[in-house]
Amino acid sequence: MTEMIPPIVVMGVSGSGKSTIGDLLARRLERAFIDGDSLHPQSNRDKMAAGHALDDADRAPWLEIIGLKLAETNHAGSPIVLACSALKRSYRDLIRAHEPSTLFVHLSGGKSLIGERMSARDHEFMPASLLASQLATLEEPGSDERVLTADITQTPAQIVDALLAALPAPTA
Ligand SMILES: Nc1ncnc2c1ncn2[C@@H]1O[C@H](COP(=O)(O)OP(=O)(O)O)[C@@H](O)[C@H]1O
Ligand SMILES: O=C(O)[C@H](O)[C@@H](O)[C@H](O)[C@H](O)COP(=O)(O)O
Repeated sequence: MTEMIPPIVVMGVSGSGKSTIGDLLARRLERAFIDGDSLHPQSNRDKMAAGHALDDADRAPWLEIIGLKLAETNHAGSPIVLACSALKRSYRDLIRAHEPSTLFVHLSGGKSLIGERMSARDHEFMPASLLASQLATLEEPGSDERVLTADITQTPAQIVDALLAALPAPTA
């Protein structure tokens, strides 16, 4: 049986580059890309737009949809790349409960660089003021998790080249 590169979740705080890197990585892998932002219920979008951080209860149904998407596409033989903040280990556990093979790519960087990038972009609902709570909520993936870490000071092309070199090679 052919072993494929697993489903990939590009994770990290808001502004770390999930949409940018996820889209580029998916194109290089010739896979579909889904931005988890598009799966938030309207109530979550409204809450963030009003400057309030989401809590566990707000995120639970969203993570459920994300886990199901990863599992369903993988079982259909078309694993995807998906962008999702996945800030806490319990959130990643919930995703893994649906799709245990999920590989996380953590976009890691400092507050000032991410803050600058957030301030320079337009976002449908996410204000830069929520960066502090995103960083406070982040639980960095442990060495026991299936994860690759990327340094966001590099260009998107450099990041994706390094990720492609580090991905498990498909076997026949
Ligand atoms: N590695 C990078 N180098 C320079 N700019 C980047 C990089 N990654 C993302 N950006 C820019 O930073 C901003 C935030 O990136 P985005 O992909 O929207 O992050 P997220 O989806 O995690 O919120 C965007 O304007 C994007 O173009
Ligand atoms: O769990 C959360 O608090 C949100 O998912 C958050 O982490 C996410 O960042 C927003 O959806 C904004 O979207 P961007 O990550 O694209 O800024």
